[in-house]
Amino acid sequence: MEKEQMRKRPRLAWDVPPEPEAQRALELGGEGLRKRRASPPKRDDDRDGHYVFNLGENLTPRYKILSKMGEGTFGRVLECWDRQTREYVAVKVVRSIKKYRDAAMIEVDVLQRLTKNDRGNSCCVQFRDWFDYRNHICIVFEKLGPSLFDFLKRNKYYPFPVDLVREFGRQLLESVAYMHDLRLIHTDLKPENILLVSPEYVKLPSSKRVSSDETEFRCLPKSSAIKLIDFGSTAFDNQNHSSTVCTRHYRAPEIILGLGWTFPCDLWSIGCILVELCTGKALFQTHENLEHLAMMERVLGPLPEHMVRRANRGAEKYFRHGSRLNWPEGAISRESIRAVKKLDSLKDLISRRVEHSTSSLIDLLHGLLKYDPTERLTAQQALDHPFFRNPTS
Ligand SMILES: Nc1ncnc2c1ncn2[C@@H]1O[C@H](COP(=O)(O)OP(=O)(O)OP(=O)(O)O)[C@@H](O)[C@H]1O
Repeated sequence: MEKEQMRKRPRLAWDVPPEPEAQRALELGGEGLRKRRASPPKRDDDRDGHYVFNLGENLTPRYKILSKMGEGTFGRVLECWDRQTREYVAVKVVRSIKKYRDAAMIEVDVLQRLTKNDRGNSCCVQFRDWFDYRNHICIVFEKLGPSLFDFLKRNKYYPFPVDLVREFGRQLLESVAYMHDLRLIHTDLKPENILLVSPEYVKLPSSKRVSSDETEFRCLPKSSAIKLIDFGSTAFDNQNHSSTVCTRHYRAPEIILGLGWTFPCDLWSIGCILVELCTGKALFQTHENLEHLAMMERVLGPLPEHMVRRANRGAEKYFRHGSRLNWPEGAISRESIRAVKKLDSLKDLISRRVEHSTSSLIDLLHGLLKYDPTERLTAQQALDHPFFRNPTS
C-alpha cells in the first residue's frame, strides 16, 4: 500500500527550463545564475547503467556534485552541496537498470517508514529526499564519515578497544531493535554498512614497535557515534523472503541450511561484527558453505541435530550419517582444512584479544551466535545484557 503511494509521486522534471521567476532573473542579465544552475549535457550511462558525471556539475539545479564517496551494487554515492539547505549531503545515484530501480524504490519505502517513526535517536542514517533524474533514482542522505570497515582497513586492521566496541554495539543494537519494532529486517549488516558520524580521529602511538627508533601509530575515532546505512536489502517481515540473504561472512546458519530466516539473522550478523571489531579480522573468512559450517563448528561447537535434520535438499550434502558434518572429508583443498584448523574457540579468540570485560563479552557473543534462531538473543535482550548494563563486569 505504502509502496503504491510512493510510486504515484509525480516524476520531477529537472531538465525543464527555469521557473518564471528565475527566467525573469535571466532576462535581467542572470547569465551567471543560469550557468550555475544548468543541467550538464545529456550523456549515455556507462555500460553498467551508472550515471556519468564530472565533478562540479549539477545533479538537478539543487545539488552540486563535489566528490564520489562510495560505490556499491546499487549505484554510486556522491558528496553534493545542497544549495537549498546549504549543507553537504550524500546522494545515492542508483543504476538505471530495472531491478536496481525497483530495489531502490523499496529502499525509499523503508527509509520513509524509518523516518516517520524516528524520534531523532534511532542511529539509522537520516533520509532527506528522493527524486528520479534522467532515469536514475537518487536518494539524498545526511553526509556521514567513513565506515567501520574503512576505518579498520586504514588502521591496518588494528582492533578497536573493547570500550569503543561496547559503544558501537549498543548503538547498532538500538538501531536494529528500532527496525525490528517496525517489523523490518535489515539482512545486510556488516562493518561496511556502519558509518562513523564524524571523520575525525586521533593518532596514538601503538604498543607495537616497528624498530627501536620507529614507533607505529594507531588511529582512534574522536567520537563513537555511528549510523546504520544501506536499506536496499531490507525485508518486510510479512513478505515472501528470498532464500539467501546477507553478505557471506555475516550469514546465519539457518540461511545456509535453508531453514528460512527472520529477525534473528540480524543478531547473528551483529555477533560476527562485534568479534571482527575486537579482533580486526572477519570471524568467518570464507566463500563456501561447507567450509563456513566447519568454521562455525570450530568456533562454536557442533551444530544442533534438530537443525541439521531439517536442512533442505541443497544443504543435505554437507552432512554424513544424518547429522555429522562431512568435514574434513568434503573439504575442497588442504588450505581450506588449514584455514578451519587455525580458528580458535570463541572464548579463546576473545580472551587473547580483549583487555577487559572479557567474560561478559564472551557471554553476550554466545547469546548472539546461538545456532538456533529461536534461542538467539533479541536486540532488546542483548541491550539488557550485563556487557552493556554493567560495563565494569
Ligand atoms: N550517508 C552517507 N555518507 C557518507 N558515505 C556514504 C553514505 N551512504 C553511503 N556512503 C558510502 O557509499 C558506499 C555505498 O553505499 P550503500 O552501501 O548504500 O550502496 P549499495 O550500492 O546499496 O551497496 P551494497 O553493494 O553494499 O548493497 C558506502 O559503503 C559508503 O562508503
